[in-house]
Amino acid sequence: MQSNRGGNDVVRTMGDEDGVFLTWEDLWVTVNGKKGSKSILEGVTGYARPGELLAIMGPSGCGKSTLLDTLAGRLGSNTRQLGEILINGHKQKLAFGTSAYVTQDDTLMTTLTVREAVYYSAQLQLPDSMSMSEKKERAEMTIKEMGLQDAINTRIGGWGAKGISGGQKRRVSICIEILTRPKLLFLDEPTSGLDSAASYYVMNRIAKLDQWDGIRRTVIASIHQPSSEVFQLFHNLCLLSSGRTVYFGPASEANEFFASNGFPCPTLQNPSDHFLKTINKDFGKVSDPWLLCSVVC
Ligand SMILES: Nc1ncnc2c1ncn2[C@@H]1O[C@H](COP(=O)(O)OP(=O)(O)OP(=O)(O)O)[C@@H](O)[C@H]1O
Repeated sequence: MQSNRGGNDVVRTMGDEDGVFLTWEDLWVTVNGKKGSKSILEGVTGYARPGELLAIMGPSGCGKSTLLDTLAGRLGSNTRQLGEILINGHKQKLAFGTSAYVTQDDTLMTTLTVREAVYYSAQLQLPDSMSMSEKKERAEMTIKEMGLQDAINTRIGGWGAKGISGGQKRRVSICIEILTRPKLLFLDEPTSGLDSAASYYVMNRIAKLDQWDGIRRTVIASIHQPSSEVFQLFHNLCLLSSGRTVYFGPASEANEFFASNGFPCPTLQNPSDHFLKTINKDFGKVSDPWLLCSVVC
């Protein structure tokens, strides 16, 4: 794994009381099935800081969702977890309302409009100490944050009754999860099923959420194949292959890391495509990712 060049920054941000500084060290996750146990994560280490967006990338099945679930404390009962997860330097549970998790699937009521879906969620999730008008205001504000004001009165829709687009649905799901202003936000494939323009729009909104509410939020998102524009929104990158870390560090330095290890990104190629091609073992075409990893681990 790449060494942490931002070490001083890490120490400085550890005392950041506004946000959630999440660190994890030597995480191992195994799943117990009928045919015995299978290792999914093998000694994964990393961190996520307030005000930053960490992207977890890697080939399909490499363990991205499992890492996200582990960090969010959502692993199933048939899994076993080893290693340490620290919040602001301490072994503790996240306080209620501190974190939110946007799953891959949009589980929304198709008959509601965007306003109704978000407003009803606000009524259910926000504390009794807030008045109805404050809750309504929060819902409207959050809809604006995610750029959904033009679709506010459109039905979500579904099978047989077309409503808002797939990208808008993703944004409604995110809206519902950020209503409580969580300081830590997990997103599992927020751009799955979206075209590159919609993906950029969604990720850009996520990356710039703090400009709306002033919260130095820690955002961790698993993502399949970001465009180069989306890639530029990431502060840090965790690149996994078969449950192990190939690269962890600033997203802007990943290119240099691959180049210095003999895998330069061809001119005009999307860097994330290049990284995924280089570390994907599934099709047996490319080199062993551990040759790359072992250089810096
Ligand atoms: N509860 C479980 N029981 C059995 N196998 C599991 C379980 N959870 C994960 N796995 C296996 O672990 C591996 C990693 O799964 P995970 O969903 O974390 O990968 P991923 O990188 O998110 O994949 P994708 O990009 O395709 O969503 C896969 O081979 C998956 O089948």
